Amino acid sequence: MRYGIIGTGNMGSMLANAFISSGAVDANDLTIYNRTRKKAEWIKNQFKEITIADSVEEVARDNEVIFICVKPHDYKDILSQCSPSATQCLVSITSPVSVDDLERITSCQVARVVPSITNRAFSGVSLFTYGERISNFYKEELLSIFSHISTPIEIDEESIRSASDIVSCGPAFISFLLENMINAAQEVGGMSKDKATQLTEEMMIGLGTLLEKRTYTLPELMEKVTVKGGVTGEGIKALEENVGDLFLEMFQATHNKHKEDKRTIHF
Ligand SMILES: NC(=O)C1=CN([C@@H]2O[C@H](COP(=O)(O)OP(=O)(O)OC[C@H]3O[C@@H](n4cnc5c(N)ncnc54)[C@H](O)[C@@H]3O)[C@@H](O)[C@H]2O)C=CC1
Ligand SMILES: O=C(O)[C@@H]1CCC=N1
Repeated sequence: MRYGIIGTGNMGSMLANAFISSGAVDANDLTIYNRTRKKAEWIKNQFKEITIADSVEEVARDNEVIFICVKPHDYKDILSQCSPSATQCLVSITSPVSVDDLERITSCQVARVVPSITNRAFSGVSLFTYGERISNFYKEELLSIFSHISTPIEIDEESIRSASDIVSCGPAFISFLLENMINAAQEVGGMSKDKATQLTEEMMIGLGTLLEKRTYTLPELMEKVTVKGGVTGEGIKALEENVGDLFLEMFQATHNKHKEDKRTIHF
């Protein structure tokens, strides 16, 4: 099976790197293309057997599975430069470009697989939505390669925004909150930023490992840590008083942006 990646920015390069280093895809079977060729060359410097294509058309001509890894508004431009056949499979990695959109404007088989930066560490989730025309052969193929780098989970169109907020945007949201915690530790506790960062990163690795081992659920974790009459309870009270509509507003903001993107992407 030959795979093509169009767009080797953050996600395209992450997928190329993770697929090859996890053993999911042989570098000889991967073709990449980026508008700025240098970005593709950085990847080829690490994996010499990769092919760099000279055009979108070339990627679409020579590969069976084609991932489009550009920003949502650039999908139209890519699709105007190629027309994969019914025996090929096109994959959107962005939530605003749905399988219905792709099926309407192409004659190939389609899927949407929204990855996460966590897949770089062969962990986290990839969100799968299949088009009507996709064969079991391609379903299994996509599941197989993404199982090497993630936990694939099927998701319907209605839930894609919230699911992607958790799985794909989540690492940025949580990092933002942790940065705030680190800054506050400096301000209130007089700790150096480096030390607070080190402690926070180690705590997160520990928390992730506990969750990975399914030792405790999130509510159980809270209960175990919160000693009756202790400090955690006081901290949680302060959080409860201040969290307000923080996450409602966050989800609202991403849903609004999603609707706006869908309204303004004209295929
Ligand atoms: N960054 C993330 O964590 C995630 C991103 N996504 C989706 O992945 C897509 C890409 O995101 P990023 O990689 O973060 O963006 P990026 O801006 O880092 O990468 C986009 C790449 O596409 C290239 N490009 C643009 N137009 C092109 C064209 N006509 N031909 C060839 N290459 C072209 C750019 O040079 C750039 O390297 C977006 O649609 C985003 O919604 C999905 C899940 C997670
Ligand atoms: O910020 C974005 O638009 C992309 C989509 C999912 C994660 N990052």
